[in-house]
Amino acid sequence: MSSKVLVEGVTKIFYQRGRGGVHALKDVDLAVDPGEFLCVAGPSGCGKTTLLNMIAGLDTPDEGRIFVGGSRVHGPSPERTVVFQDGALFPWLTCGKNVEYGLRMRGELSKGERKDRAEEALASMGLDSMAERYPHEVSGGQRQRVAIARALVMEPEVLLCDEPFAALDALTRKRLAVDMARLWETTRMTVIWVEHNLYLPALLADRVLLLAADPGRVLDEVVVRLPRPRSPSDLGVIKVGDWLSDWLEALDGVRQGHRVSLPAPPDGAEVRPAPHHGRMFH
Ligand SMILES: Nc1ncnc2c1ncn2[C@@H]1O[C@H](COP(=O)(O)OP(=O)(O)OP(=O)(O)O)[C@@H](O)[C@H]1O
Repeated sequence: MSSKVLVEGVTKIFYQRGRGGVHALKDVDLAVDPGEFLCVAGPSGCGKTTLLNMIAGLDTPDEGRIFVGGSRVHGPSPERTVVFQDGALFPWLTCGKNVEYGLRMRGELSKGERKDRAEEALASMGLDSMAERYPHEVSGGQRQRVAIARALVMEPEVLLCDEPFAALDALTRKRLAVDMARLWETTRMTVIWVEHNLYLPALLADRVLLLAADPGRVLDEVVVRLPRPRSPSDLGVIKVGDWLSDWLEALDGVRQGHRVSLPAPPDGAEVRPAPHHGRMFH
């Protein structure tokens, strides 16, 4: 449940009528260690979802290669499950059957074993009594918990998350993030998590990759060295979250061609320039 992810020289161009080619990503290199929690952040349109989709195998690079657990990614696999913003649950299946679905497709377990595994995964997300309910019978936050349980039950090599809490209210988002942090601390799975809200990486991540747009590329990375377990009320988490948010605003300046300067990182965060592209800050 924790494999290395390698992205080597990946470029993706989308051709749009009347606009020519858009470099969603240009020459992106990335290595994620087994058991690392990586957040990918950056302004709108910098290629975060494109990168995640290509690691998931839902899209293919025009150039470059991607490996997960030493195997080249050629298409989707249950070893690389994605949790989307809207959960994408099947509305005609109960929450329990939604969680069981991937196991059923895999066809390795008996009906009873599948049910037990699904109940375990739901319990790990605090949903012990929800198995018989349909998605429309639970709250938005509970639906996202089911979506995460559905991904976890597959014991993927890497868990891929595309802003899974973005549609939730602030309080629910915070609760889910705290539970996710606890869960990750016990499982230490490899996670790649695309995020806009930069307080979540301060709470969750070992490292934050900062992308810029036009062309989508890695600008810098930030190693988050805050001790665990972390809490949203920790001063260190708040300071790193504030500083990352300032950074994201500054990246919009980069996109518009301005040079920007940033305050030095607070304790608990360390900036590492991206190896190939140089920094645009000074
Ligand atoms: N299927 C597509 N066809 C054409 N252009 C696309 C397609 N998907 C993405 N793009 C373009 O590629 C660029 C990167 O898009 P992507 O969705 O990966 O960015 P993002 O960082 O995830 O943005 P956001 O934060 O707004 O979700 C954007 O300019 C987008 O318009």
